[in-house]
Amino acid sequence: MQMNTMTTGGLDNGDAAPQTFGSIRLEVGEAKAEMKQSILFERVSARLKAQVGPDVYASWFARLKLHSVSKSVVRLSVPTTFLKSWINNRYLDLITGLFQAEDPEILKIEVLVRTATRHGTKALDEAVAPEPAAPTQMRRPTSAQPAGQAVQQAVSAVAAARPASFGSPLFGSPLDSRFTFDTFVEGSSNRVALAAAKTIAEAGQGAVRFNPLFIHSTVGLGKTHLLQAVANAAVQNPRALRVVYLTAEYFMWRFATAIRDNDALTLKDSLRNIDLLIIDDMQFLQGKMIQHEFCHLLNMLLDSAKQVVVAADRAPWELESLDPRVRSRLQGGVAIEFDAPDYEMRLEILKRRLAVARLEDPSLDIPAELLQHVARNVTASGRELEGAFNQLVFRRSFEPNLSIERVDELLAHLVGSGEPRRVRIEDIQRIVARHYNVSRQELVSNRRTRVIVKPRQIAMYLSKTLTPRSFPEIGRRFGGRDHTTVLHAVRKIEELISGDTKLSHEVELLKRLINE
Ligand SMILES: Nc1ncnc2c1ncn2[C@@H]1O[C@H](COP(=O)(O)OP(=O)(O)OP(=O)(O)O)[C@@H](O)[C@H]1O
Repeated sequence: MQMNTMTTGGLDNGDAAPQTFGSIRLEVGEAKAEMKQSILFERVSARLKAQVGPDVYASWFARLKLHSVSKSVVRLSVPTTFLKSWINNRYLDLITGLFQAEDPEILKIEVLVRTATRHGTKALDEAVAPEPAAPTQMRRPTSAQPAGQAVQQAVSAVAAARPASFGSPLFGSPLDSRFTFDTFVEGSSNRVALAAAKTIAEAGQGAVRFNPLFIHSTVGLGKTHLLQAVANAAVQNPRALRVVYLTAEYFMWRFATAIRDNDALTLKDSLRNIDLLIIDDMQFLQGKMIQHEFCHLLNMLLDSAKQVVVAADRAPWELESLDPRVRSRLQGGVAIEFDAPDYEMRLEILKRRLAVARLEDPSLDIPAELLQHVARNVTASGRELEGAFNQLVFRRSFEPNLSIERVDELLAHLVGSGEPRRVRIEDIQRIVARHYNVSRQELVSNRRTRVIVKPRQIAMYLSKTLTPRSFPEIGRRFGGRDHTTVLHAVRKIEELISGDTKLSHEVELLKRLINE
Protein backbone atom coordinates (compact mmCIF):
# COMPACT_ATOMS: atom_id res chain seq x y z
CA MET A 1 0.00 0.00 0.00
CA GLN A 2 1.26 3.48 -0.77
CA MET A 3 0.67 4.36 2.83
CA ASN A 4 4.08 2.94 3.67
CA THR A 5 5.73 5.46 1.45
CA MET A 6 3.77 8.14 3.17
CA THR A 7 4.85 7.15 6.68
CA THR A 8 8.56 6.87 5.94
CA GLY A 9 8.34 10.11 4.00
CA GLY A 10 8.08 11.97 7.27
CA LEU A 11 11.52 10.70 8.34
CA ASP A 12 13.21 11.25 5.05
CA ASN A 13 15.77 13.82 6.14
CA GLY A 14 18.85 12.14 4.81
CA ASP A 15 19.67 10.38 8.12
CA ALA A 16 20.90 6.82 8.25
CA ALA A 17 18.59 4.05 9.45
CA PRO A 18 17.11 5.02 12.80
CA GLN A 19 19.25 3.82 15.70
CA THR A 20 18.34 6.01 18.59
CA PHE A 21 15.74 5.17 21.20
CA GLY A 22 13.72 8.22 20.10
CA SER A 23 13.53 7.02 16.50
CA ILE A 24 12.46 3.53 17.53
CA ARG A 25 9.67 5.00 19.58
CA LEU A 26 8.68 7.07 16.59
CA GLU A 27 8.63 3.97 14.40
CA VAL A 28 6.44 2.08 16.84
CA GLY A 29 4.09 5.06 16.97
CA GLU A 30 3.95 5.15 13.20
CA ALA A 31 3.31 1.45 12.93
CA LYS A 32 0.39 1.82 15.31
CA ALA A 33 -1.00 4.79 13.38
CA GLU A 34 -0.62 2.85 10.17
CA MET A 35 -2.47 -0.11 11.59
CA LYS A 36 -5.26 2.16 12.84
CA GLN A 37 -5.59 3.66 9.39
CA SER A 38 -5.69 0.25 7.76
CA ILE A 39 -8.43 -0.85 10.13
CA LEU A 40 -10.37 2.33 9.39
CA PHE A 41 -10.07 1.68 5.68
CA GLU A 42 -11.06 -1.97 6.03
CA ARG A 43 -14.14 -1.03 8.03
CA VAL A 44 -15.22 1.63 5.58
CA SER A 45 -14.64 -0.73 2.65
CA ALA A 46 -16.80 -3.39 4.29
CA ARG A 47 -19.60 -0.89 4.90
CA LEU A 48 -19.30 0.45 1.38
CA LYS A 49 -19.61 -3.05 -0.01
CA ALA A 50 -22.69 -3.65 2.12
CA GLN A 51 -24.21 -0.37 0.92
CA VAL A 52 -23.62 -0.63 -2.79
CA GLY A 53 -23.76 -4.40 -3.15
CA PRO A 54 -21.00 -6.75 -4.30
CA ASP A 55 -21.48 -6.13 -8.05
CA VAL A 56 -21.15 -2.37 -7.92
CA TYR A 57 -18.37 -2.72 -5.38
CA ALA A 58 -16.43 -5.06 -7.62
CA SER A 59 -16.92 -2.69 -10.59
CA TRP A 60 -15.76 0.49 -8.97
CA PHE A 61 -14.06 -0.07 -5.66
CA ALA A 62 -12.07 -3.27 -5.96
CA ARG A 63 -8.97 -1.24 -6.86
CA LEU A 64 -9.53 1.58 -4.41
CA LYS A 65 -6.62 1.90 -1.99
CA LEU A 66 -5.85 3.99 1.01
CA HIS A 67 -3.14 6.50 0.18
CA SER A 68 -2.83 8.50 3.38
CA VAL A 69 -4.71 9.86 6.34
CA SER A 70 -3.97 13.18 7.94
CA LYS A 71 -6.00 14.47 10.85
CA SER A 72 -8.98 15.55 8.80
CA VAL A 73 -8.25 14.47 5.24
CA VAL A 74 -8.32 10.93 3.91
CA ARG A 75 -6.69 10.36 0.54
CA LEU A 76 -7.67 7.34 -1.48
CA SER A 77 -6.18 6.25 -4.75
CA VAL A 78 -7.40 4.54 -7.91
CA PRO A 79 -5.51 3.49 -11.02
CA THR A 80 -7.26 5.67 -13.62
CA THR A 81 -8.65 9.17 -14.06
CA PHE A 82 -11.86 7.63 -15.30
CA LEU A 83 -12.38 5.77 -12.03
CA LYS A 84 -11.45 8.86 -10.09
CA SER A 85 -14.08 11.01 -11.73
CA TRP A 86 -16.67 8.25 -11.61
CA ILE A 87 -16.16 7.82 -7.87
CA ASN A 88 -16.02 11.57 -7.30
CA ASN A 89 -19.25 12.12 -9.19
CA ARG A 90 -21.23 9.21 -7.84
CA TYR A 91 -19.95 8.05 -4.53
CA LEU A 92 -17.93 10.75 -2.82
CA ASP A 93 -20.75 11.78 -0.48
CA LEU A 94 -21.43 8.20 0.48
CA ILE A 95 -17.74 7.46 1.13
CA THR A 96 -17.33 10.69 3.08
CA GLY A 97 -20.35 9.80 5.22
CA LEU A 98 -18.95 6.35 5.94
CA PHE A 99 -15.54 7.71 6.98
CA GLN A 100 -17.16 10.40 9.11
CA ALA A 101 -19.31 7.81 10.78
CA GLU A 102 -16.11 5.99 11.79
CA ASP A 103 -14.24 9.13 12.71
CA PRO A 104 -16.14 12.43 12.99
CA GLU A 105 -12.89 14.40 12.75
CA ILE A 106 -12.54 13.46 9.10
CA LEU A 107 -13.72 16.39 7.02
CA LYS A 108 -12.68 15.60 3.52
CA ILE A 109 -12.01 12.67 1.23
CA GLU A 110 -9.80 13.09 -1.80
CA VAL A 111 -9.42 10.57 -4.59
CA LEU A 112 -6.05 10.55 -6.37
CA VAL A 113 -4.85 8.70 -9.42
CA ARG A 114 -2.01 6.29 -8.67
CA THR A 115 1.04 6.68 -10.84
CA ALA A 116 0.76 4.02 -13.50
CA THR A 117 3.26 1.25 -13.08
CA ARG A 118 2.05 -0.58 -16.13
CA HIS A 119 2.00 0.47 -19.71
CA GLY A 120 -0.72 2.70 -21.04
CA THR A 121 -2.91 0.12 -22.68
CA LYS A 122 -3.10 -2.08 -19.66
CA ALA A 123 -3.88 0.80 -17.35
CA LEU A 124 -6.63 2.05 -19.66
CA ASP A 125 -8.03 -1.42 -20.12
CA GLU A 126 -8.52 -1.63 -16.41
CA ALA A 127 -11.07 1.14 -16.65
CA VAL A 128 -13.36 -0.97 -18.80
CA ALA A 129 -16.29 -1.76 -16.65
CA PRO A 130 -17.12 -5.41 -16.27
CA GLU A 131 -20.31 -6.75 -17.79
CA PRO A 132 -23.15 -5.01 -16.05
CA ALA A 133 -25.53 -6.95 -13.90
CA ALA A 134 -28.91 -6.48 -15.51
CA PRO A 135 -32.09 -6.81 -13.53
CA THR A 136 -34.71 -9.43 -13.90
CA GLN A 137 -38.17 -8.59 -15.17
CA MET A 138 -40.17 -6.57 -12.70
CA ARG A 139 -43.72 -5.50 -12.36
CA ARG A 140 -44.47 -1.83 -12.74
CA PRO A 141 -46.06 0.28 -9.97
CA THR A 142 -48.94 2.60 -10.72
CA SER A 143 -49.52 5.96 -9.12
CA ALA A 144 -52.74 4.64 -7.63
CA GLN A 145 -50.90 1.87 -5.86
CA PRO A 146 -50.86 2.01 -2.04
CA ALA A 147 -47.49 3.11 -0.67
CA GLY A 148 -46.94 -0.11 1.29
CA GLN A 149 -47.49 -2.16 -1.82
CA ALA A 150 -45.06 0.00 -3.78
CA VAL A 151 -42.44 -0.48 -1.06
CA GLN A 152 -43.03 -4.22 -1.08
CA GLN A 153 -42.70 -4.24 -4.84
CA ALA A 154 -39.48 -2.27 -4.71
CA VAL A 155 -38.15 -4.77 -2.19
CA SER A 156 -39.04 -7.70 -4.41
CA ALA A 157 -37.45 -5.91 -7.32
CA VAL A 158 -34.17 -5.43 -5.51
CA ALA A 159 -34.25 -8.90 -4.03
CA ALA A 160 -34.79 -10.31 -7.48
CA ALA A 161 -31.97 -8.37 -9.14
CA ARG A 162 -29.47 -10.88 -10.49
CA PRO A 163 -26.96 -10.99 -13.26
CA ALA A 164 -28.74 -11.02 -16.59
CA SER A 165 -30.40 -14.19 -17.64
CA PHE A 166 -31.45 -12.45 -20.82
CA GLY A 167 -31.03 -8.99 -22.23
CA SER A 168 -28.28 -6.56 -21.33
CA PRO A 169 -26.98 -3.41 -22.98
CA LEU A 170 -24.71 -3.99 -25.93
CA PHE A 171 -21.89 -2.25 -24.15
CA GLY A 172 -21.27 0.87 -22.12
CA SER A 173 -21.21 2.00 -18.53
CA PRO A 174 -22.40 -0.54 -16.00
CA LEU A 175 -26.00 -0.48 -14.86
CA ASP A 176 -26.91 -0.51 -11.22
CA SER A 177 -29.55 -3.19 -10.80
CA ARG A 178 -31.18 -1.16 -7.99
CA PHE A 179 -32.02 1.66 -10.41
CA THR A 180 -35.32 0.48 -11.85
CA PHE A 181 -38.76 1.98 -12.39
CA ASP A 182 -39.95 -0.03 -9.42
CA THR A 183 -37.51 1.61 -7.05
CA PHE A 184 -38.03 5.08 -8.51
CA VAL A 185 -40.46 7.13 -6.45
CA GLU A 186 -42.96 9.11 -8.45
CA GLY A 187 -44.12 12.57 -7.43
CA SER A 188 -45.22 15.87 -8.84
CA SER A 189 -41.62 16.92 -9.50
CA ASN A 190 -40.83 14.03 -11.82
CA ARG A 191 -44.17 12.66 -13.03
CA VAL A 192 -43.91 13.88 -16.61
CA ALA A 193 -40.32 12.73 -17.03
CA LEU A 194 -41.16 9.32 -15.57
CA ALA A 195 -44.11 8.87 -17.93
CA ALA A 196 -41.96 9.81 -20.93
CA ALA A 197 -39.19 7.48 -19.77
CA LYS A 198 -41.57 4.53 -19.37
CA THR A 199 -43.11 5.14 -22.78
CA ILE A 200 -39.66 5.00 -24.35
CA ALA A 201 -38.63 1.85 -22.49
CA GLU A 202 -41.81 0.11 -23.65
CA ALA A 203 -41.75 1.31 -27.26
CA GLY A 204 -40.72 -0.98 -30.07
CA GLN A 205 -37.98 -0.46 -32.64
CA GLY A 206 -38.53 2.67 -34.69
CA ALA A 207 -41.47 3.75 -32.52
CA VAL A 208 -39.83 6.99 -31.60
CA ARG A 209 -41.71 9.34 -29.29
CA PHE A 210 -39.93 12.39 -27.97
CA ASN A 211 -36.61 12.52 -29.65
CA PRO A 212 -34.25 13.24 -28.07
CA LEU A 213 -35.74 13.17 -24.58
CA PHE A 214 -33.59 15.51 -22.51
CA ILE A 215 -33.90 15.34 -18.72
CA HIS A 216 -32.24 17.96 -16.59
CA SER A 217 -32.03 18.97 -12.95
CA THR A 218 -29.52 19.93 -10.31
CA VAL A 219 -27.49 17.20 -8.67
CA GLY A 220 -28.91 14.20 -6.89
CA LEU A 221 -32.52 14.45 -8.05
CA GLY A 222 -32.66 11.05 -9.72
CA LYS A 223 -31.60 11.59 -13.35
CA THR A 224 -29.17 8.68 -13.34
CA HIS A 225 -31.68 6.52 -11.54
CA LEU A 226 -34.31 7.25 -14.19
CA LEU A 227 -31.96 6.80 -17.15
CA GLN A 228 -30.72 3.50 -15.80
CA ALA A 229 -34.33 2.46 -15.17
CA VAL A 230 -35.01 3.08 -18.86
CA ALA A 231 -31.97 0.99 -19.81
CA ASN A 232 -32.79 -1.75 -17.32
CA ALA A 233 -36.36 -1.97 -18.60
CA ALA A 234 -35.50 -1.58 -22.29
CA VAL A 235 -33.09 -4.50 -22.27
CA GLN A 236 -35.97 -6.64 -21.01
CA ASN A 237 -38.29 -5.35 -23.73
CA PRO A 238 -39.68 -8.38 -25.57
CA ARG A 239 -39.04 -6.55 -28.84
CA ALA A 240 -35.33 -7.07 -28.19
CA LEU A 241 -34.18 -3.47 -28.30
CA ARG A 242 -30.49 -2.89 -28.79
CA VAL A 243 -29.63 -0.55 -25.94
CA VAL A 244 -26.50 1.41 -25.08
CA TYR A 245 -26.16 3.32 -21.83
CA LEU A 246 -23.12 5.57 -21.51
CA THR A 247 -21.99 8.38 -19.33
CA ALA A 248 -20.51 11.23 -21.37
CA GLU A 249 -17.20 10.49 -19.69
CA TYR A 250 -17.33 6.87 -20.72
CA PHE A 251 -18.22 7.90 -24.26
CA MET A 252 -15.20 10.23 -24.34
CA TRP A 253 -12.93 7.56 -22.98
CA ARG A 254 -14.16 4.90 -25.44
CA PHE A 255 -13.70 7.23 -28.38
CA ALA A 256 -10.32 8.47 -27.22
CA THR A 257 -9.13 4.88 -26.81
CA ALA A 258 -10.58 3.83 -30.16
CA ILE A 259 -8.97 6.76 -31.96
CA ARG A 260 -5.65 6.01 -30.29
CA ASP A 261 -5.89 2.38 -31.32
CA ASN A 262 -7.04 3.23 -34.87
CA ASP A 263 -10.25 1.44 -34.11
CA ALA A 264 -12.78 4.25 -34.30
CA LEU A 265 -14.55 2.66 -37.25
CA THR A 266 -15.40 -0.50 -35.34
CA LEU A 267 -16.74 1.56 -32.50
CA LYS A 268 -18.85 3.71 -34.83
CA ASP A 269 -20.16 0.58 -36.52
CA SER A 270 -21.19 -0.91 -33.24
CA LEU A 271 -23.15 2.25 -32.42
CA ARG A 272 -24.80 2.48 -35.81
CA ASN A 273 -27.27 -0.34 -35.30
CA ILE A 274 -28.63 0.44 -31.91
CA ASP A 275 -32.27 1.26 -31.11
CA LEU A 276 -31.83 3.27 -27.96
CA LEU A 277 -28.89 5.43 -26.92
CA ILE A 278 -28.89 6.73 -23.35
CA ILE A 279 -26.28 9.31 -22.38
CA ASP A 280 -25.87 10.51 -18.81
CA ASP A 281 -24.05 13.59 -17.47
CA MET A 282 -23.97 15.29 -20.85
CA GLN A 283 -22.42 18.41 -19.33
CA PHE A 284 -19.11 16.54 -19.15
CA LEU A 285 -18.81 15.95 -22.89
CA GLN A 286 -15.71 17.85 -23.90
CA GLY A 287 -13.17 18.08 -26.65
CA LYS A 288 -13.65 19.19 -30.22
CA MET A 289 -13.00 15.86 -31.88
CA ILE A 290 -15.16 13.89 -29.44
CA GLN A 291 -18.03 16.35 -29.81
CA HIS A 292 -17.68 16.10 -33.55
CA GLU A 293 -18.01 12.31 -33.32
CA PHE A 294 -20.91 12.64 -30.95
CA CYS A 295 -22.64 15.06 -33.28
CA HIS A 296 -22.31 12.52 -36.12
CA LEU A 297 -23.71 9.76 -33.98
CA LEU A 298 -26.58 11.91 -32.77
CA ASN A 299 -27.49 13.02 -36.29
CA MET A 300 -27.30 9.50 -37.59
CA LEU A 301 -29.52 8.07 -34.84
CA LEU A 302 -32.07 10.88 -34.89
CA ASP A 303 -32.26 10.89 -38.68
CA SER A 304 -32.87 7.17 -38.75
CA ALA A 305 -35.59 7.46 -36.11
CA LYS A 306 -33.64 5.83 -33.31
CA GLN A 307 -34.46 6.94 -29.80
CA VAL A 308 -31.98 9.03 -27.80
CA VAL A 309 -32.31 9.90 -24.12
CA VAL A 310 -29.95 12.39 -22.51
CA ALA A 311 -29.54 13.79 -18.99
CA ALA A 312 -27.54 16.75 -17.79
CA ASP A 313 -27.35 19.13 -14.88
CA ARG A 314 -28.75 21.96 -16.98
CA ALA A 315 -31.03 22.57 -19.94
CA PRO A 316 -29.67 21.91 -23.46
CA TRP A 317 -29.52 25.60 -24.29
CA GLU A 318 -27.35 26.17 -21.21
CA LEU A 319 -24.67 23.64 -22.13
CA GLU A 320 -22.27 26.38 -23.19
CA SER A 321 -19.27 24.12 -23.61
CA LEU A 322 -21.08 21.99 -26.21
CA ASP A 323 -20.59 22.39 -29.91
CA PRO A 324 -23.52 24.57 -31.12
CA ARG A 325 -24.56 21.84 -33.58
CA VAL A 326 -24.87 19.28 -30.78
CA ARG A 327 -26.72 21.79 -28.63
CA SER A 328 -29.10 22.60 -31.40
CA ARG A 329 -29.88 18.92 -32.08
CA LEU A 330 -30.48 18.33 -28.41
CA GLN A 331 -32.86 21.27 -28.31
CA GLY A 332 -34.88 19.79 -31.13
CA GLY A 333 -36.59 17.23 -28.87
CA VAL A 334 -38.34 17.49 -25.54
CA ALA A 335 -36.60 18.88 -22.46
CA ILE A 336 -38.07 18.08 -19.06
CA GLU A 337 -36.79 19.42 -15.78
CA PHE A 338 -36.96 17.66 -12.40
CA ASP A 339 -37.62 19.75 -9.35
CA ALA A 340 -36.57 18.83 -5.84
CA PRO A 341 -38.74 16.09 -4.26
CA ASP A 342 -41.58 17.17 -1.98
CA TYR A 343 -42.12 15.80 1.52
CA GLU A 344 -44.27 12.84 0.45
CA MET A 345 -41.68 11.77 -2.08
CA ARG A 346 -38.82 12.16 0.36
CA LEU A 347 -40.59 10.04 2.92
CA GLU A 348 -41.37 7.39 0.34
CA ILE A 349 -37.73 7.31 -0.81
CA LEU A 350 -36.65 6.75 2.79
CA LYS A 351 -39.25 4.04 3.36
CA ARG A 352 -38.12 2.18 0.29
CA ARG A 353 -34.49 2.48 1.31
CA LEU A 354 -35.37 1.05 4.69
CA ALA A 355 -37.29 -1.83 3.18
CA VAL A 356 -34.33 -2.65 0.94
CA ALA A 357 -31.81 -2.35 3.80
CA ARG A 358 -33.94 -4.79 5.79
CA LEU A 359 -33.24 -7.40 3.17
CA GLU A 360 -29.65 -7.44 4.34
CA ASP A 361 -30.41 -6.95 8.00
CA PRO A 362 -33.94 -8.00 8.96
CA SER A 363 -33.39 -6.73 12.52
CA LEU A 364 -32.96 -3.18 11.26
CA ASP A 365 -35.70 -0.90 12.47
CA ILE A 366 -35.98 2.86 12.21
CA PRO A 367 -39.05 4.36 13.87
CA ALA A 368 -41.52 6.13 11.60
CA GLU A 369 -41.08 9.45 13.49
CA LEU A 370 -37.36 9.44 12.71
CA LEU A 371 -37.96 8.81 9.03
CA GLN A 372 -40.61 11.56 8.94
CA HIS A 373 -38.26 13.92 10.74
CA VAL A 374 -35.49 13.28 8.22
CA ALA A 375 -37.93 13.63 5.31
CA ARG A 376 -39.09 16.99 6.69
CA ASN A 377 -35.60 18.35 7.21
CA VAL A 378 -33.33 16.92 4.53
CA THR A 379 -34.90 18.61 1.58
CA ALA A 380 -32.30 19.17 -1.09
CA SER A 381 -32.00 15.95 -3.07
CA GLY A 382 -32.29 12.19 -3.23
CA ARG A 383 -28.56 11.94 -2.74
CA GLU A 384 -28.65 13.88 0.53
CA LEU A 385 -31.53 11.72 1.69
CA GLU A 386 -29.44 8.70 0.90
CA GLY A 387 -26.53 10.14 2.92
CA ALA A 388 -28.89 10.86 5.82
CA PHE A 389 -30.34 7.37 5.64
CA ASN A 390 -26.89 5.77 5.64
CA GLN A 391 -25.96 7.78 8.72
CA LEU A 392 -29.13 6.67 10.49
CA VAL A 393 -28.57 3.01 9.71
CA PHE A 394 -24.96 3.17 10.74
CA ARG A 395 -25.62 5.03 14.00
CA ARG A 396 -28.47 2.82 15.03
CA SER A 397 -26.20 -0.20 14.98
CA PHE A 398 -24.53 1.07 18.15
CA GLU A 399 -26.95 3.76 19.40
CA PRO A 400 -30.25 1.86 19.24
CA ASN A 401 -32.27 4.63 20.92
CA LEU A 402 -31.47 7.56 18.66
CA SER A 403 -33.40 10.65 19.71
CA ILE A 404 -34.58 13.32 17.28
CA GLU A 405 -32.07 15.75 18.83
CA ARG A 406 -29.26 13.28 18.24
CA VAL A 407 -30.39 12.81 14.64
CA ASP A 408 -30.30 16.58 14.17
CA GLU A 409 -26.79 16.64 15.54
CA LEU A 410 -25.67 13.84 13.22
CA LEU A 411 -27.30 15.34 10.18
CA ALA A 412 -26.42 18.96 10.87
CA HIS A 413 -24.39 19.12 7.66
CA LEU A 414 -27.41 18.01 5.62
CA VAL A 415 -30.15 19.91 7.45
CA GLY A 416 -30.26 23.71 6.94
CA SER A 417 -27.28 24.50 9.20
CA GLY A 418 -27.91 28.21 9.45
CA GLU A 419 -25.71 28.96 6.46
CA PRO A 420 -27.35 30.98 3.72
CA ARG A 421 -28.63 28.86 0.86
CA ARG A 422 -26.55 29.03 -2.32
CA VAL A 423 -28.50 30.75 -5.03
CA ARG A 424 -28.17 29.34 -8.53
CA ILE A 425 -28.52 31.24 -11.79
CA GLU A 426 -30.99 28.60 -13.03
CA ASP A 427 -33.28 29.34 -10.06
CA ILE A 428 -33.08 33.06 -10.71
CA GLN A 429 -33.97 32.53 -14.35
CA ARG A 430 -36.83 30.22 -13.50
CA ILE A 431 -38.35 32.54 -10.92
CA VAL A 432 -37.94 35.69 -13.01
CA ALA A 433 -39.36 33.95 -16.08
CA ARG A 434 -42.38 32.72 -14.14
CA HIS A 435 -42.95 36.17 -12.62
CA TYR A 436 -42.97 37.89 -16.01
CA ASN A 437 -44.80 35.10 -17.74
CA VAL A 438 -42.08 34.31 -20.26
CA SER A 439 -40.21 31.04 -20.69
CA ARG A 440 -36.74 30.42 -19.35
CA GLN A 441 -35.64 29.58 -22.85
CA GLU A 442 -36.83 32.98 -24.09
CA LEU A 443 -34.83 34.61 -21.32
CA VAL A 444 -31.59 33.16 -22.66
CA SER A 445 -32.57 33.49 -26.31
CA ASN A 446 -31.59 36.20 -28.81
CA ARG A 447 -35.03 37.77 -28.83
CA ARG A 448 -34.94 41.49 -28.19
CA THR A 449 -38.57 42.42 -27.70
CA ARG A 450 -39.37 44.61 -24.72
CA VAL A 451 -41.32 41.88 -22.92
CA ILE A 452 -38.19 39.74 -22.87
CA VAL A 453 -35.43 42.33 -22.57
CA LYS A 454 -36.54 43.77 -19.25
CA PRO A 455 -36.98 40.44 -17.43
CA ARG A 456 -33.65 39.32 -18.91
CA GLN A 457 -31.89 42.41 -17.57
CA ILE A 458 -33.50 41.95 -14.17
CA ALA A 459 -32.43 38.30 -14.11
CA MET A 460 -28.87 39.34 -15.00
CA TYR A 461 -28.91 42.01 -12.28
CA LEU A 462 -30.13 39.47 -9.72
CA SER A 463 -27.52 36.95 -10.88
CA LYS A 464 -24.81 39.50 -10.25
CA THR A 465 -26.16 40.64 -6.87
CA LEU A 466 -27.23 37.26 -5.46
CA THR A 467 -24.46 34.96 -6.70
CA PRO A 468 -20.66 35.20 -6.73
CA ARG A 469 -20.59 34.64 -10.51
CA SER A 470 -18.48 36.88 -12.73
CA PHE A 471 -19.85 39.04 -15.58
CA PRO A 472 -18.45 36.70 -18.28
CA GLU A 473 -19.90 33.65 -16.56
CA ILE A 474 -23.33 35.24 -16.23
CA GLY A 475 -23.09 36.20 -19.90
CA ARG A 476 -22.41 32.56 -20.78
CA ARG A 477 -25.37 31.37 -18.74
CA PHE A 478 -27.61 33.81 -20.59
CA GLY A 479 -27.19 32.27 -24.01
CA GLY A 480 -23.51 33.06 -24.49
CA ARG A 481 -23.71 36.84 -24.22
CA ASP A 482 -20.73 39.12 -23.90
CA HIS A 483 -19.78 40.33 -20.40
CA THR A 484 -20.39 43.94 -21.45
CA THR A 485 -24.06 43.11 -22.08
CA VAL A 486 -24.35 41.87 -18.49
CA LEU A 487 -22.54 44.93 -17.19
CA HIS A 488 -24.90 47.16 -19.12
CA ALA A 489 -27.95 45.28 -17.77
CA VAL A 490 -26.76 45.53 -14.16
CA ARG A 491 -26.09 49.29 -14.46
CA LYS A 492 -29.40 49.87 -16.18
CA ILE A 493 -31.46 48.06 -13.54
CA GLU A 494 -29.54 49.76 -10.72
CA GLU A 495 -30.35 53.10 -12.28
CA LEU A 496 -34.02 52.25 -12.83
CA ILE A 497 -34.48 50.92 -9.29
CA SER A 498 -33.20 54.13 -7.75
CA GLY A 499 -35.93 56.19 -9.47
CA ASP A 500 -38.80 53.72 -9.76
CA THR A 501 -40.38 52.52 -6.50
CA LYS A 502 -42.63 50.02 -8.23
CA LEU A 503 -39.71 48.31 -9.94
CA SER A 504 -37.70 48.43 -6.74
CA HIS A 505 -40.52 46.57 -4.89
CA GLU A 506 -40.78 44.10 -7.73
CA VAL A 507 -37.07 43.30 -7.51
CA GLU A 508 -37.29 42.96 -3.72
CA LEU A 509 -40.16 40.52 -4.14
CA LEU A 510 -38.14 38.51 -6.65
CA LYS A 511 -35.20 38.42 -4.24
CA ARG A 512 -37.46 37.06 -1.51
CA LEU A 513 -38.87 34.41 -3.85
CA ILE A 514 -35.37 33.39 -4.92
CA ASN A 515 -34.10 33.14 -1.35
CA GLU A 516 -37.09 31.16 -0.11
N1 LIG B 1 -37.49 9.73 -7.30
C1 LIG B 1 -36.57 8.96 -6.71
N2 LIG B 1 -36.89 7.73 -6.28
C2 LIG B 1 -35.98 6.94 -5.66
N3 LIG B 1 -34.71 7.30 -5.45
C3 LIG B 1 -34.33 8.52 -5.86
C4 LIG B 1 -35.24 9.42 -6.52
N4 LIG B 1 -34.58 10.55 -6.81
C5 LIG B 1 -33.33 10.38 -6.38
N5 LIG B 1 -33.17 9.16 -5.81
C6 LIG B 1 -31.96 8.58 -5.23
O1 LIG B 1 -31.06 9.64 -4.94
C7 LIG B 1 -29.72 9.27 -5.27
C8 LIG B 1 -29.16 10.25 -6.28
O2 LIG B 1 -29.85 10.09 -7.52
P1 LIG B 1 -29.13 10.16 -8.95
O3 LIG B 1 -27.70 9.73 -8.84
O4 LIG B 1 -29.99 9.45 -9.91
O5 LIG B 1 -29.18 11.72 -9.16
P2 LIG B 1 -28.68 12.58 -10.40
O6 LIG B 1 -29.76 13.55 -10.66
O7 LIG B 1 -28.24 11.70 -11.51
O8 LIG B 1 -27.45 13.33 -9.79
P3 LIG B 1 -26.13 13.91 -10.57
O9 LIG B 1 -26.58 15.10 -11.32
O10 LIG B 1 -25.21 14.22 -9.45
O11 LIG B 1 -25.62 12.81 -11.47
C9 LIG B 1 -29.81 7.86 -5.82
O12 LIG B 1 -29.51 6.96 -4.80
C10 LIG B 1 -31.25 7.72 -6.26
O13 LIG B 1 -31.67 6.39 -6.20
